[in-house]
Amino acid sequence: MSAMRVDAKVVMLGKESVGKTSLVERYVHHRFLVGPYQNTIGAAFVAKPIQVGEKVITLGIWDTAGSERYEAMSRIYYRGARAALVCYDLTDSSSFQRARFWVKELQNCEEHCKIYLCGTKNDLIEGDRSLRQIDYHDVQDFAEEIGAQHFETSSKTGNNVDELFQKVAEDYNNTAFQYMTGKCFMHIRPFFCMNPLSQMAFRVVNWSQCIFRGCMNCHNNNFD
Ligand SMILES: Nc1nc2c(ncn2[C@@H]2O[C@H](COP(=O)(O)OP(=O)(O)OP(=O)(O)O)[C@@H](O)[C@H]2O)c(=O)[nH]1
Ligand SMILES: [Mg+2]
Repeated sequence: MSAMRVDAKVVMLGKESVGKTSLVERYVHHRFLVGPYQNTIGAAFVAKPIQVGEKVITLGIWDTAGSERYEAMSRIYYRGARAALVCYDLTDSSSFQRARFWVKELQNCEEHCKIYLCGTKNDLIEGDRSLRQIDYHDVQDFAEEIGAQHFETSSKTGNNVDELFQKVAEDYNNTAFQYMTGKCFMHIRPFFCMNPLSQMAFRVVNWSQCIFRGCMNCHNNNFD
């Protein structure tokens, strides 16, 4: 049996029990597991091919353990990731604090990792709006500030789950030729060189080699 080629590494991050494993289960196996909650130990991996236009992109999804005990390990899993799904539970405000922690971590690391903020368990607030602890617009503002995408999902009903992963694959497909070179000082985020002449990834060490350059977030040239 040959190993599946993975195009884009995706990492799931967030406080324990926010629903990271459930999101992956829903997306990959189209099911929601009922029964006692089983926390992830270390991390789990699954590869999932996804159709983007005429192409098939295989996402390699690392589902990390949310417990702070495993924090150092989670850092290993986001290395080289193209997308980080930073999850928080819409009914638990402390989980959003933890999401902010992961965003800071990702901003400070040297990876080209696009951030997706994911508010989970929205079926619970559909049932009882008083359970909502995280305001949609506050997160939307935060997402815009950091150049992230923002989704609210339910792994129980499947609401917005396919849309989230589809967006991850599409964004990957659209940025496949963008390479890390430095940081935009406006966004403290890596910015990228697009070299349309080459399909081979290479790191641009000299700005003069760079044909198009700019910040992924604001599309300006705020070079550091
Ligand atoms: N109602 C509802 N419950 C959910 C949803 N997603 C997860 N849960 C429940 O939340 C609990 C935790 O879910 P997990 O997916 O195991 O959480 P996790 O983030 O992987 O947790 P760790 O592995 O410990 O980091 C389980 O009891 C799930 O059934 C959802 O969308 N709606
Ligand atoms: Mg888990």
